[in-house]
Amino acid sequence: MEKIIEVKSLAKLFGNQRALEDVSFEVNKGEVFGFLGPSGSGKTTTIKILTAQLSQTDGAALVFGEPAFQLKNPINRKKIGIITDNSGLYERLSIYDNLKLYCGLYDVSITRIDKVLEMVNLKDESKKVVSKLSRGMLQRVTLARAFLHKPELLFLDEPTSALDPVNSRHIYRGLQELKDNGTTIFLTTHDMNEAELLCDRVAFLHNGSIQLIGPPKELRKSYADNTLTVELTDGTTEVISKGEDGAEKLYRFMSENKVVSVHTNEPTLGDIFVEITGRKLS
Ligand SMILES: Nc1ncnc2c1ncn2[C@@H]1O[C@H](COP(=O)(O)OP(=O)(O)OP(=O)(O)O)[C@@H](O)[C@H]1O
Repeated sequence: MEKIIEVKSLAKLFGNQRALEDVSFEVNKGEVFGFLGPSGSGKTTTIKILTAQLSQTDGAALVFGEPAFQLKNPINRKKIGIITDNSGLYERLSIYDNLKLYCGLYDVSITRIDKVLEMVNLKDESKKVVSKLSRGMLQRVTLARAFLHKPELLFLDEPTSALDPVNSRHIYRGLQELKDNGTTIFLTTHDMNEAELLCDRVAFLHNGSIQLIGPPKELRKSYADNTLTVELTDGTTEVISKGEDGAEKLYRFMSENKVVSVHTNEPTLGDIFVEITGRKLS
């Protein structure tokens, strides 16, 4: 499988403060990779190193097989898209004119503008001036800008943090479309449902290194306990083991026609996060 990102023993110090200690992971071509961790755990720092906005103190960060700083080269830079809190938009221009400007920079036909505006649910607002936009609209314009040139690799730092659920879903569809067309996506989010929905694999970052990595479904399975919860017709629930003992109980409930539903007790990604980090998402 082609590796788009390879990070080996990455470390970053800001003065004497350690932001990253020993971070290693790989991202395969075409996957959506979720980079999860508590506030201040180093997610944005990692994105900045991977996009040549910061240099590491130690370790290696390869993008497209080359050291990440090669992305300073404009030809390489065109292969990526970045969404961070720094919007890079021209405040006095309209949404449409901002995108038109970027079409020029990326050598993209302006016919693509309507398509990306549709992907971010802004088709009817294209004449609005950027300085007058709400935070959520601004976030969507930034996404539209990153979608314009169909990048090979897209970095999304909390892409839906300012969006309502309807617009978030719109964006998810847009991301799926990009993924279907071969874009690799590196995503940070505090929204575990979003991570579960979008990501092929997630990594949990804590204390400066990766604590756990894998597909959400597999991680949840591996953290599941050996029990089932049975909901009964009298409104109560019973937690039973998956073994013989539980089977006998379940058989009894079923033969007495008392079972409403049976659930496995798999943790959510949020539960796993709390277990790994010993703290809640913020
Ligand atoms: N330019 C900087 N100078 C000094 N310290 C910094 C700088 N940028 C980040 N840090 C520190 O590095 C650590 C990691 O920050 P980073 O922004 O990467 O975290 P994060 O995981 O993206 O957090 P959040 O989820 O809140 O966005 C923090 O302790 C932060 O204070």
